Order: sequence, then C-alpha cells, then structure tokens
Amino acid sequence: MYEPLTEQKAIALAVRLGLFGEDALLSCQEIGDGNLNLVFRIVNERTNDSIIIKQALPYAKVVGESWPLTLKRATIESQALRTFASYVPHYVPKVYYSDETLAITVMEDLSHLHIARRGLIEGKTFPNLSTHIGEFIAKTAFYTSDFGMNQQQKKKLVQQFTNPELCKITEDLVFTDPFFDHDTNNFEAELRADVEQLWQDDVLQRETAKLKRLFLTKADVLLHGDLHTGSIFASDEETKVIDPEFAFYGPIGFDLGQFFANLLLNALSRHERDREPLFAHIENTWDVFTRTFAELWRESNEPYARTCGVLDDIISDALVEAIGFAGCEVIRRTIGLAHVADLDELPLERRLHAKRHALRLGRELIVQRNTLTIKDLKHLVQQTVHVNS
Ligand SMILES: Nc1ncnc2c1ncn2[C@@H]1O[C@H](COP(=O)(O)OP(=O)(O)O)[C@@H](O)[C@H]1O
Ligand SMILES: CSC[C@H]1O[C@H](OP(=O)(O)O)[C@H](O)[C@@H]1O
Repeated sequence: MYEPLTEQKAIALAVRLGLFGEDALLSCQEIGDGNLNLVFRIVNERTNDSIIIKQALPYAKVVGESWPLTLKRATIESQALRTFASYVPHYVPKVYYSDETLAITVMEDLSHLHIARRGLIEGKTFPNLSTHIGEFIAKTAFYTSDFGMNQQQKKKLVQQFTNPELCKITEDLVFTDPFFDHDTNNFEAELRADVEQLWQDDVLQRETAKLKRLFLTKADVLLHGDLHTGSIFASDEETKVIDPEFAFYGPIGFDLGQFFANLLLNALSRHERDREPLFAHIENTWDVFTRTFAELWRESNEPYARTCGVLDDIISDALVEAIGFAGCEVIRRTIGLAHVADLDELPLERRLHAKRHALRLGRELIVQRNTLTIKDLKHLVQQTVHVNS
C-alpha cells in the first residue's frame, strides 16, 4: 500500500530494506525543496554513510492536494536514471532501489555537491558544468535516437517513457499559460503592462504555437524533460543530473533550451560585468554537444547517416529548437507559476528591471530563433536591455 513517508517511516523503510548495516545509528531529515516531491536524507551517524529516498506524493507539493498528480512519475524517474546511467553513468546518481507502489527511488546521496542554481546565484562558476552537460545531452540524445539505437527497440522505449501527466504540466506551464491571461500566472503588479503587451503579441503567439506543437509531436530522443539548473548538482570537478520525472521522447533541442534559459536567467540576475561565465557556458555546451554528437554519428547504422547534410540538418534544427524553447522557459520562469530564485531573490527595483529584460529577451529568442547563432545569444541579451533597442 502507498503511504507518504515521514522521517521515522523513512528510517524504518531503510532498515527493512537492509540499506545499512545491523548496528547502524540512523538519523533522517526531509530536505526536499522542489515543487513536487519528498526527499529524505538518511545518515548512519556511526559511519557517515548516507542515502537519499525520494518519494512522489499523489499531488503537486507546491500547490497541494487540489492538484492531483500521478505517482507513476517516480517510476519514470528511476527508469530514466537507469537508462541514462547505461550511457553516462558518471553524470547521474546511482539508483540503489525503487518501488512502484511506494513511489520511491533510493539513490546515491550527492550532498557533497551544490545545486547548480544556488551555486551560480552565489557567484560560483563550475568550470566543467557546460562540458559535462553538453556531453550528457549529446550522448543521451544520440543513443536513444533512431540514429543511435535499434529502431524497433526505440519504439518500445517511446512507449515506456510515455509520460502524459507530466508532459501536460509542461504543455500548460511552459508553452501555454504564460502567453495568455491564465490564473496559474504569477507576477508582480508592476509588470502588468509588460505582460499584457505579451498577451496581445500575435507574432509571439504564432511562433510559440509552433514550438508547442514540436513538443507535443516530435518523438525524437529521450529527454530529461526538466533540465534546469535546479536539477543539476555540481562542483568544480563533478556534475550530476537529478530529477528526470518529466522524461519522455521529445524534440532534441528541448533539454538544451531549458539549460540555456536557466543560464540566461542567472546572467540577467547579475551585473553586466559578471555575465561572461554564463555566456561562455552556453557556447561551450553547444560546442561540446555538436562535437560529441558528430563523433557518435559515425557509429550510426542508419543508411542516411552517411548521406551528406543529414547530420548538419539535425544539428541546425536542434539549435533553432533550443533557442525557441529557451525563450519559452525564460518567459514562464518570469511570469508563470514556477519561478526561479535567481530573479525572485533580487531586491524589487533590480528584480523588475531583470524581469522586464527577461520578457523582451524571451520574446526575441522565440521570434528570431531561425536566424540566430549560438554566439548571437550574448548580443541579444545586450540588445534587449532597453525597450525598442
Ligand atoms: N541524490 C540526491 N542527493 C542529495 N540531495 C538530493 C538528491 N536528490 C535530491 N536532493 C535534494 O532534494 C531537493 C529536491 O530534489 P528534486 O529531485 O529536485 O525534487 P522535486 O522533484 O520535488 O523537484 C534538491 O534540490 C536537493 O537539495
Ligand atoms: C507544479 S510543477 C511546476 C514546475 O516544477 C517542476 O520543477 P521541479 O520539480 O524541478 O521543481 C517543473 O519545472 C514544473 O514545470
């Protein structure tokens, strides 16, 4: 039977599962700070060994029981972590155990690392972050695509990772609600005029509709599905991706776009002189992604992989998608239901300035996505500082 764990029940479960030695002295703390789930950290005080038990609730934690949400997301998360581990084991936490009924994943404790969002807010640069994320995205994308795996096997994976409830959250919160006057939106009263202008922007809505359609229909590669900087643990040396409960088969540019957007949002929260490391991370992510993907491409058994231009087409589509999806993420994190601390923790005047900037930047990313290069993103940030610039 499913029941939500308490700290005491999480310890009892760890004992029952034999996750620690017989003489262990266990303590437990619920440390979840995400929007959806419970996260328990259990430590053996005698040895300092520790594990994480993550448990899905039957509703979205951030809203409460009025927003029921499938427990199946815990199974998607543990299966995605295991699938990613088969391609990039060094970039995901080890999964020790999972249970579909209890909706739990027991995994490696990564508390020695920093959540990248918090670290970036504190001014850390994480020199390997973009190299690691570029490689993570390239390898997971290639090996789960029709170019990197058996195409019949891929269809089974598409079925396994059909994730309608969590995709619906993204369809609503990322691609729809922020572009209309919807009651899930949440923004400062001072931004109302800027937001209303966005709701009346027919060009923006038409382009966003195309991006939403791609998200709804293009079953290209297995995606993490929510690859923001709060889903990444990092240090100067290591990077680990967590929280793939939104995993599904979608367009190749989606994870790249989410990651770019969250780096851009952090850049907007900083003074201009401190933004360079973020732009460097964006450009390096793209370089590593394209180089790694192109190397793997040589392994492909698909006859068209040797046709001149096919790889180039995939890479250029990925960039257009990534830039457009980044624009949607920038806008939704500014005025939608789920914000980012990078902007929300700024004092009011700076926050309003950064958020107005984010709305202009997000719009241009979406509308101009077909003609922008990766290096243009930095200039676009500068060009959208002021209205009509
Ligand atoms: N493997 C882990 N090791 C250490 N801490 C973790 C681990 N997984 C999650 N956490 C902590 O729990 C928080 C919420 O986890 P997350 O998976 O993002 O939950 P949610 O699905 O609710 O967003 C993270 O920000 C981090 O502080
Ligand atoms: C009501 S879910 C809102 C938002 O939360 C998810 O993020 P996380 O679980 O990492 O906190 C996801 O981005 C959803 O769009």
